[in-house]
Amino acid sequence: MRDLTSARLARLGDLETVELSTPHGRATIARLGATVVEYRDAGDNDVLWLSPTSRLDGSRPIRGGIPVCWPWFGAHPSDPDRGAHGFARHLPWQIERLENDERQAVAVFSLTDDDTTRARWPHPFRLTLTVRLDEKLHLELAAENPGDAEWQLSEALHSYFQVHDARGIRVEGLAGLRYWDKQQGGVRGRQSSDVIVQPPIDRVFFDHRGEAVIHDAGRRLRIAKNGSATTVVWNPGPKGVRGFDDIPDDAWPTMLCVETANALDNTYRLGPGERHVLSASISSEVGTEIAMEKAVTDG
Ligand SMILES: O=P(O)(O)OC[C@H]1O[C@H](O)[C@H](O)[C@@H](O)[C@@H]1O
Repeated sequence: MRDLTSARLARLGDLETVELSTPHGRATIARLGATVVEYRDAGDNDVLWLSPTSRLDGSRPIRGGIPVCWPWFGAHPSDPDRGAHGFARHLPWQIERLENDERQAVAVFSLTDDDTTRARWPHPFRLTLTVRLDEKLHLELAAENPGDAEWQLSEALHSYFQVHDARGIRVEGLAGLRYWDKQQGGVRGRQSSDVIVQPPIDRVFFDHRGEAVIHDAGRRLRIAKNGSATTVVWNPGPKGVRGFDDIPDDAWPTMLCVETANALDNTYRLGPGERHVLSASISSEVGTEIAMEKAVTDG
């Protein structure tokens, strides 16, 4: 256990970062994309997965952690040449504020429109990402529309989780929901029970406003959220991984993306003067807590 709480500037490779520490964990966030690149829990276990071959020189988005996909998720709605997942993950964000008290550490990042963003998306905007670490890791992405036109938005906190083995892992919370399955060529269906991951998987679940829980070996990773109606579950699997030059071919079993999003059927509009907040709280419940809870349930 660490006993100090702090929020301070640091570096990772060529990237400028912020490090948040509390007795309950540590998080590192890069200015590039305001991407959380590391979150370690109280037992010093990695909660997030970061590709060992991710470029950390600012030349491309970070492969792993929690990239922010904004102002569109997946392909651009009308122009596939504009690239996947918007531009926010490609750009350096400003560090607005770092603060800490005895129980939490906070970093606030911002991104506003400029010539670069207007060349890709012709709207004025203000985005802030607040990353707060206490017993959990909390992310809050606030989008404000200061202009006079309405926008259409899709977005994601594209979290990559570190798991022991994605094959057969159970994700709880998505049973009964409608989905769109990109892996199966855009088939639509309804999830009959918890998701049992058999990579490859690329499935977008609609109207999901509750929690998702990843049942990893010996721990549970819990993702609670607000302002999000979509959850995406993705793992490229053994063949798909070969299409990614920033993921080693043998690394896919140790990662699982469970993404807090608003996408496709849950795309929404933000009018002039409006603000929307998308947030996620991530926690890692390790062995003893699971065992105690099970003992209570079993009587
Ligand atoms: O390679 P990227 O643009 O980072 O996208 C990585 C993945 O993101 C999401 O999870 C999508 O559902 C996938 O279809 C996509 O392959």
